[in-house]
Formats: sequence, C-alpha cells, structure tokens
Amino acid sequence: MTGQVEFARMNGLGNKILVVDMRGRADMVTPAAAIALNADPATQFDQIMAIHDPRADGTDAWIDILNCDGTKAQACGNGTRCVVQALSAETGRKTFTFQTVAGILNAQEHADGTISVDMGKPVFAWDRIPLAEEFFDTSRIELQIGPIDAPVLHSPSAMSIGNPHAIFWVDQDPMTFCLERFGPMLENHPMFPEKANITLAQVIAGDALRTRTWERGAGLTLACGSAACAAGVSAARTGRTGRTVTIDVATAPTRQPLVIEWREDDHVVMTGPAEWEWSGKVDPVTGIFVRDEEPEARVN
Ligand SMILES: N[C@H](CCC[C@H](N)C(=O)O)C(=O)O
Repeated sequence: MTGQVEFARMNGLGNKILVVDMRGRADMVTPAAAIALNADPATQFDQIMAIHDPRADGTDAWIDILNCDGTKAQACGNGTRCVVQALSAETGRKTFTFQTVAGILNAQEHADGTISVDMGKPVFAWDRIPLAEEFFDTSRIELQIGPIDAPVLHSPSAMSIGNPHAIFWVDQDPMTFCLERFGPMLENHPMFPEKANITLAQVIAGDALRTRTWERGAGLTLACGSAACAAGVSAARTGRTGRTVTIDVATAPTRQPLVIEWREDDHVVMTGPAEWEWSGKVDPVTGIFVRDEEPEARVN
C-alpha cells in the first residue's frame, strides 16, 4: 500500500514515542520506515506504537510495537499511555481495550491527565521469560558481570511482562553505573535467547525505587514503563517493597513518578503521564514524513 498516514510525536516520561495511525490499512509499519524515522533527529524515537483496526470483539485497536532498530517489542508501557492520550483526544473517551501480541491491555485516562494501563500478569517461568537455562526460582538468577570475585552487577530478578526483563539490584544511585558499557553485553547475553531489557534498580524506601534502563532494541532511553513494572513486581516478589511502588525513573526529564501496583488478582497496573509534542503525516513503508505546519495547541 502507498500513501501517508497521520502520526504524532509524543513521549511518556521522556521515552520517545511515535504513534502511527494505521487504521483502515492492512499493512504494517515496515522495519525500513522505522530505521529511516529513527535516523532523522526530528523523528528519532524509542518505540513506534502503530494503531491498527481491532482484530477481536471487545477491543478498540490492535497495537503493533516497533523498537527504533526495526525489531518488534511485545510490550511498551510508556507508549501505551501515549496511545491512550492520542485516542482520548480524538474520541473524548476515557477507557480503552487494546490487543497486542502479548494479550489484552485495559487502559484508562484519569481526570488529572495521568493514565493507567493494566499491563497484565507477570510471567516468572524460566522458559517463558525466556531464559536459556532452567531456574526453579527466577527471582534471583545466576548471572554476573565484572570481576568474578567482585562482580559489578549480579543475581538479577528475571521476569516477563509481555517482554523480557532483568532487574539488577544496586545499592548506589543507578546513574553511577556505566550502563552504556554493561547494557549491550547483558541485553545480548546467551542467558536471554530473545535478548532482554536491562534495568538497574535501587530501593529508596519500602514503597519506592529508582530505576535506569538499557532497552532491548533501543539502548539507553530516558524511561521504560514495562521495566518500571518489572522492577516494581520484582521488588515486591523478593520482599524488598510492598506491592504498590513509586518509581523514580532516574533519567526521566520531568522526574514525575510512575506508580506500579501489583494487584492481588496478579495484574500489574502502571500509572503515569503522557505528552503530545507535534503531529504530521508519514509513509509507513518508507518513513518519509512531513510535519503539520501549524500544530494545534492541545491541552494534555
Ligand atoms: N519503552 C518501553 C519498553 C519497550 C521494550 C522494548 N525495548 C523491548 O522489549 O524490546 C516501555 O515503556 O515499556
């Protein structure tokens, strides 16, 4: 198919998101378009959230998620909040049900503009995260980096929230670690056959963490919502915090917190902001785009 579709440049806590409206089309945003859009500083992004027509009764849209290297992601928390805000601005509705490859996501925009997304249930089974080796207990797996007798990072908690995560617990501010050096090694470690998102998490209080993430397929990003979910759940699972945790994402420009609640019914609900920046039109095959000339002022 040819022709341009509407898209919006948005962010979730600084996580750079392009929301692309693919409704009414049968094709998908191509990896080539993603790579071209990421190469232009104006549209450089962490994830594309492509909104497609619904494929199942009771859902509002099918969402396809691409990383900036053109690979697919099964989940993107910050991007999902951006989709909610975009569709809420379009329709006036406040609640939505989305379908992704990882399952059904229910989401809601609140009166204060923050958005909650039910990210589903965490997965702890080693072969479903997936890990390359069998671990009975994935809350602390054998993996370390640095000198063998004095590892810099070790024993992460592993889980999936649709996408794979490893959470390394650190005692110091996560900004003091050289994540740009360790991130690529850990993302591509043989322990993770589908790679993994790598997060450093520091416990600040019984209900608060500070995190910093190296994202699979995107590298160092300013924020990662699914990693915040994984950190919150893993902290509660290992007894480090309670089941409702405020996450200070160390690299997020606004330092607004993400709140992660691991409900008693096992669902993980993430609440936080989303921000619209500008809109335009893009060819989802090539990534060639034009920015709308006079973006309307919009109240988030
Ligand atoms: N930024 C996203 C995560 C993208 C995950 C992606 N990097 C992968 O799993 O490949 C978020 O807010 O959850």
